[in-house]
Amino acid sequence: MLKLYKGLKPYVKQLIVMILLLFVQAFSMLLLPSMMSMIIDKGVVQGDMNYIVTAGIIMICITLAGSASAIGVGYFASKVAVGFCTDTRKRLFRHIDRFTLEEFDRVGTSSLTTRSTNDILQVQNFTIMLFRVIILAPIMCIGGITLAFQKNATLAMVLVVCMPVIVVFLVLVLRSAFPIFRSMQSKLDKVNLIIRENITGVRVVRAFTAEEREEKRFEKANEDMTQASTKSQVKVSTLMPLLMLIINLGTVAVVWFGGQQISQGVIQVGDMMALIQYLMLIMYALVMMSLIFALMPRASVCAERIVEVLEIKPVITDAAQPKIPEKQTGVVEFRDVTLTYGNSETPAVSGISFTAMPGQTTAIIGATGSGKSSVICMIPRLRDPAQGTVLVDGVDVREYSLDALRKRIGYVPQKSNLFAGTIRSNIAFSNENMSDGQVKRAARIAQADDFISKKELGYDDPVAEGGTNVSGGQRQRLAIARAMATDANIFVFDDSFSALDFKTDAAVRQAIRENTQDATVIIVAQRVGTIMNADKILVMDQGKIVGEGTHEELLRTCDIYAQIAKTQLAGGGEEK
Ligand SMILES: Nc1ncnc2c1ncn2[C@@H]1O[C@H](COP(=O)(O)OP(=O)(O)OP(=O)(O)O)[C@@H](O)[C@H]1O
Repeated sequence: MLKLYKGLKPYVKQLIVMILLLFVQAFSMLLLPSMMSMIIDKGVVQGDMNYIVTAGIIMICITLAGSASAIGVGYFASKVAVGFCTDTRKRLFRHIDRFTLEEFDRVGTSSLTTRSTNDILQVQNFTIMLFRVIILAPIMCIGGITLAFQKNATLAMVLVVCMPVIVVFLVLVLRSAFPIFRSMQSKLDKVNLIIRENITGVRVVRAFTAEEREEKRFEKANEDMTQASTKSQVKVSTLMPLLMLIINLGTVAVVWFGGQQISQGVIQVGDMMALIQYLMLIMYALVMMSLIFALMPRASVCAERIVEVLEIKPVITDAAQPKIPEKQTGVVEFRDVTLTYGNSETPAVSGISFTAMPGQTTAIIGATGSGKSSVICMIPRLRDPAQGTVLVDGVDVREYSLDALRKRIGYVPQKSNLFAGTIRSNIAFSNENMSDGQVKRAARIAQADDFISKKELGYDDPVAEGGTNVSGGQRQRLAIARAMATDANIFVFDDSFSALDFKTDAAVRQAIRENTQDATVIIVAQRVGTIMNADKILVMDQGKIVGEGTHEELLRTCDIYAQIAKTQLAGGGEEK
């Protein structure tokens, strides 16, 4: 929690004003019982009306000052806590934005969402409470006890006995609640995961009539979270009755001993009433502190989870001294590259060596899971190789600045993610100020211009979250257009033509070639028809390159390729 609170630095001035106001509030609360005791003992008992009026006016002024300070404290506490949490959310978002796929794999997307939203909100609510109590409660406790001792040491001993009892109860209850709060946050992650999976995968759930099973899965996760939540609340709710019991016993003790001392003439009625009020003030302070302690375990678990994410160092970072190659022609070279996922013992791909030249199309084909995507994701450094080197224009990709490297690569991922907005905003994703001409040119290359023109609002037609309001093929074409609209000279297509019919597939590839004559084009595909005209084809099997050459060469030299081609082109080569 303290680590996270370092982010409060920009708010020091507001915090100082808030602390000053807290002092005013605390002193006004402490002064009132003494004033009241004096009104009773000097004004009421001695029948001095002038004293009662004067002291009454002073009491009203103190009350007004106290109330105004309390409002000010509330204002600054909320302003600082909300501002600080907004900053933390921004920091977290920016940090997560730099994560590589490895960090996403490690924390999980649902957990990252919960941490950026719910967890920050928990910290915010706790911080507001903390600001209001952190200074006020100790001043009220210490001041209350000091003033009580000044009035009457014997009666003040009641407070000294009550306080440690309360502290012991607080520690016991909260220590047992802490682990439950921790498990509650991970249970919330689970609930969010199921909600996310079901919303994004609604079509699969419906198609497989899996609603009932998914409902059960959700109910179980929800029930787990409810149980943990109830358990923690039951623990925390035992605090209040215990505190009230101690307060009431304390009041009875003050009245009991106070009554005896009044009858012996040791103290006056006003003093005893002031002592009862100090007791109440101290207990009020302790109740507020117990609320803080009740909220603290969950908030500190949330803070820990946020700091945990903030402290993750992305495995892929900018080069300390980025290099810029002399000639930026777009030569992509793999030298004996191995990629291993996470802690896996066996590499996903190994011994990968090839060169993709500018002005040429290099294709990668192979069975599912053979490692095609794993190879190409190392070009824009979505992952880094465990061994070997990937070079662009003779420079190791790890020696580039990430920005400079990625700006040179037009990448179309296997899953064509679109963003909520318009068709135009999705195509112009790399540059908000892209000209209309550039957007349309890219759409034409991707053979998307036709279907976009038929839309009611053309390029301004809305795209729903995830691109769910366009067809799979249209989504793929928009993703291709997004890459073609960049100033890249290396284009990487990861199975990006799979949802297109043969005719459109061929038209897109032809347009790409015509419009990117000097660029390096790398195409991953499952269909032989998509890649058979490529200048070079790499055949992958079980993480290794098992064949390299043109279509004709591979038909002769690579059994696996010949097999794939035979099966797919059996219909007479209509795919061309
Ligand atoms: N994030 C990941 N974590 C762990 N293993 C992974 C991950 N992604 C892929 N793999 C594994 O790496 C291997 C190669 O996968 P890859 O996605 O590169 O294959 P592919 O040839 O592109 O398959 P497809 O044609 O089905 O997309 C597979 O065994 C796969 O299970």
